[in-house]
Amino acid sequence: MGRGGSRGGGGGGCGSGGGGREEAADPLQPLFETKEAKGRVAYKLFACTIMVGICLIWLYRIVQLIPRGGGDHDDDQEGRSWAWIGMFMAELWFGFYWIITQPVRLNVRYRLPFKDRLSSRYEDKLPGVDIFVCTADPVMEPPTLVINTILSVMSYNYPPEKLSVYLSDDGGSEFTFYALLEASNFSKYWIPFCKKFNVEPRNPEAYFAQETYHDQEWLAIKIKYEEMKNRIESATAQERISREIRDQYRGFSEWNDKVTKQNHQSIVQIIIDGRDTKAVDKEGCQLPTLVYMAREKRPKRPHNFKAGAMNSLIRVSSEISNGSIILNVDCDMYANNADSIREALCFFMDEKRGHEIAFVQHPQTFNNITQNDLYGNNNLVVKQVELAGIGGYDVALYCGTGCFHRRESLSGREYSKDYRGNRDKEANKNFEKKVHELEEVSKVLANCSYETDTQWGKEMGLVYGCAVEDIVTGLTIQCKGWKSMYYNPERNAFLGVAPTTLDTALVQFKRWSEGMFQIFFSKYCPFIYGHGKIKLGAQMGYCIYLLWATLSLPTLYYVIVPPLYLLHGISLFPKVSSMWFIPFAYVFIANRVYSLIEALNCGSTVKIWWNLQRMWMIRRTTAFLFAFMDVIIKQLGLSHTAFVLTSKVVTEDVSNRYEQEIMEFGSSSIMFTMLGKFAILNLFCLVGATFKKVVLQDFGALENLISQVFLCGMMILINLPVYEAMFFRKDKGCLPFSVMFKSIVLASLACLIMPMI
Ligand SMILES: O=c1ccn([C@@H]2O[C@H](COP(=O)(O)OP(=O)(O)O[C@H]3O[C@H](CO)[C@@H](O)[C@H](O)[C@H]3O)[C@@H](O)[C@H]2O)c(=O)[nH]1
Ligand SMILES: [Mn+2]
Repeated sequence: MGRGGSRGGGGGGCGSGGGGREEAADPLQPLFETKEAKGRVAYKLFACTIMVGICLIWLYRIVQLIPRGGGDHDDDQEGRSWAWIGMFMAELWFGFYWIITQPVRLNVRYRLPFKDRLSSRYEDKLPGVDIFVCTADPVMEPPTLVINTILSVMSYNYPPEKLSVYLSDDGGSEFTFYALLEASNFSKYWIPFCKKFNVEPRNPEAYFAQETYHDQEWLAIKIKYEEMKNRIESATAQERISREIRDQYRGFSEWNDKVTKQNHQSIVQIIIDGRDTKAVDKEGCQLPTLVYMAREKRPKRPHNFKAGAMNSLIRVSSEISNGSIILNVDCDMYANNADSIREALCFFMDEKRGHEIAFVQHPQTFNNITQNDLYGNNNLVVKQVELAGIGGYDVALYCGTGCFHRRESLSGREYSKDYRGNRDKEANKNFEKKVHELEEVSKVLANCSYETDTQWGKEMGLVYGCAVEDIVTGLTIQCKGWKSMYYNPERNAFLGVAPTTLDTALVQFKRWSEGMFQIFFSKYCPFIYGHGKIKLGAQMGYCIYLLWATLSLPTLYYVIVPPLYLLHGISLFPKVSSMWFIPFAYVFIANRVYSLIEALNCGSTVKIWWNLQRMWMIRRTTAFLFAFMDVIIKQLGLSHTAFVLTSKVVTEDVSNRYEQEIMEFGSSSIMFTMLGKFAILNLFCLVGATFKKVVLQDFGALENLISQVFLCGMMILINLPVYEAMFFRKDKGCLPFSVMFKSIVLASLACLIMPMI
């Protein structure tokens, strides 16, 4: 991409590059189109065969459980009855979960917006758009990362007088504030440069990383960027802002010795006032409004994490710019397509359906995915099949970032049949108040006490009390009668930073699976709360994710019990020669083969798929398990929701290993001990069982145990990187000795104790 050599492509002047107006304004043509995915009938047939297989498996477990005198059943039946029931339970749950994942696969739909039609019809009536960027910690989310996101959204291809960008800083950091000031200056050069050369992406860091020398103008702006970055980084490194800079901007007076992350007054600074005709870039074009906000924080007051920040932003922005469309991005999610706002507006402004749409969600995509996606961050099947399938029911999962909202629905308004949208409403800027007055009023809106005895966090704004505030908020909006759109464009609209260590990846999945399971248990359970409001297929679609945590139990059972029984020569599956073997083999193999084909179809490779299978195994046996336990503990009222931020920075050493796709362990977290234990257990069991058979020369019994040998073998194969990290690697990212020791002890204990139960 990039400038594409198209000098003068965007042309000079202050135009926002509306695009083709040639097309005749035909009001009958929709602004977006929906396409159904192909192959539904074939899939239905396939799914039916799997369903039959699952039923046969269930039937086998039941039939074999009922004791029969004599006959052809195995001799060791008595000894295995509890284990047998466990297998049945696990398979019951796997089967049930599989059913949950089916409706979405039968309803995949893609959306296609027509931004040229939008421009030709509504170029003069485009709505005001407020962009919210959230950051929470200047160390885990460095200021340069944050302002790169800010710059990318400030330079959207959209009339700047209708664009306002808000940064919420939960870190309350003067370094972030300083970086934002620097960015506002740099934007005077960056925005005209982007528009003149049609730059993509408009995140300077990403842009300069992908382009090589063009010409003097290019070099000049690159140097300007580097200098700014150096100033910011050196201020952060020295942990102080020089007197000189402090004196230049009145805003710094908000920071004194008493201000800490957890304890400070509200800070609202309008850095660029979009109403000010003097706020122009170096070409004399208007700049978008830019606001810094750090809501009040007090140690004893719950701040509700990102949801709290978003709600403050909704109120503060309603005072300052009140754009009728709100775009919400995380601080690491930069805009990767300058036309995204226009594409999203096609949904909101469509004459026929636009008024019923509350939000348009883009999938989460990342710019730091390695070739084989070691940590399974870029799950193409989820993006292209599952989410698009839920989207087929006019329901999108609000994912907290990359989402365009209608301000009214986000603020709590219910949909009604008479609602026709606010298509013709101009951006409603507050023209009466002076900047200083606006700031003072806004500070009150960002105070802790403002929400006391109000519906904020319940019926208004983002819902509080859940680690996945986004998912639950989306659901409440849908249950108020609104539709939502899932839109996965060809060119990714946003790119973020994916976790680069196993630990961060699991922390994130623990938060997600915990938050989602919590929703399932709360009054927001889609089957109850959504009953009659969203379609059953969509309710089930939600539950694919809400029930993640529950998958931990059957998976754990499967990685522990069959291997142990194998070691002791007890079979838990039908013999190969038995007819009952067929459904087991079919369901397992057909499902995995289908999953592979589905992944390949979505543009994955065999290796990516294999890595993802490993990640699912790891997530299910660690992150999901801890999430499951935490939700149960919370249900008992023993603890409260927390939000563990995922770090966006790592040391160079770690980053190198990530580039080389070497799994990063490095710490002795309990999750890794679990992981190690299961890996060792399966290894012991397979080796032990083979050894016994060799010694006893008893290969005939193997026929009964072949399924368990296979399961164990798969576990070992998928865990190869774990053994490697435990026994062979010497770098800092390997598994510490203590983990190896604990894993071996625990696995041996399990092998020894088993015959006693
Ligand atoms: O007290 C807080 C905590 C977090 N954040 C912001 O929330 C965003 C997401 O945090 P991150 O640590 O990056 O979590 P992820 O797991 O990457 O986030 C995903 O999952 C979250 C819900 O668990 C959603 O809120 C996010 O939008 C979604 O991208 C970041 O911009 C943070 O700055 C705050 O503003 N205040
Ligand atoms: Mn993130």
